[in-house]
Amino acid sequence: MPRVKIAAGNWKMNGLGASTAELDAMIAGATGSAEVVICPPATLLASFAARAAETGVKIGAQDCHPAASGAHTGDISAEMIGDAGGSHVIVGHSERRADHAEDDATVRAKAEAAWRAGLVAIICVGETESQRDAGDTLGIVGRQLRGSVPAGATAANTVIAYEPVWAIGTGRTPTLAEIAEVHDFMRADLANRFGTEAADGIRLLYGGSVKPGNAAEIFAVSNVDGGLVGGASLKASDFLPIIAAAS
Ligand SMILES: O=C[C@H](O)COP(=O)(O)O
Repeated sequence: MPRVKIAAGNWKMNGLGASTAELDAMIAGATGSAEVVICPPATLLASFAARAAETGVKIGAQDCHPAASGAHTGDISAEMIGDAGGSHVIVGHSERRADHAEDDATVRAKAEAAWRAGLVAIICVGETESQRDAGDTLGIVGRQLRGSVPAGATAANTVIAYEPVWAIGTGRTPTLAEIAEVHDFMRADLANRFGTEAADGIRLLYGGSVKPGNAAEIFAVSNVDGGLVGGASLKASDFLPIIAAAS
């Protein structure tokens, strides 16, 4: 079955109440076949989810704690995300891995928490520039995939995002051939672990300096099922063409 492409926006630590106008414009303009997921900061999760309810646009969070509740100041649980109206949660973003020392075991626990709460986990992997320069890209991505993606991953509960760390927010992207190499490798690695049928359904997103000008060519690459977009997902004028490219 063909995989429906996803245009996912990760707003990171951006967005205030006034940003609702951008969400409204995205909802109004997202008329294509792509699945659209917008992940605002936690402060906007409930209001965005209420606004996007009954539309085709889904709302996600950017992180969750592995536990359902408890003494974890500043954290939010997957259950809270679901309660706020979110359907997705990003886990293992490289900024979380770097800023909060999250390792693969932590990311795996967070993905399991997402499933426990009925959310789709968007699990991120990707190499640093020095790892790529050392020729270790596939080794790193393979290790992160095996360590971060729990047993039981399916097309319904998991999306995987390949985000080369050196491409995030830099305006630099891998060549299309380099993206294809990693995405083909990820598909094969998932097939080894979960079987071809399950692996074939799991959407594999590319993330890192996706813009209106390069989205179509990136989304046409083998085994690229859409994008996880940072900076260019903040404004409807940038994100709508990317959504269109995924449609
Ligand atoms: O989660 C999104 C990525 O980190 C990509 O960010 P960017 O599109 O600003 O490069």
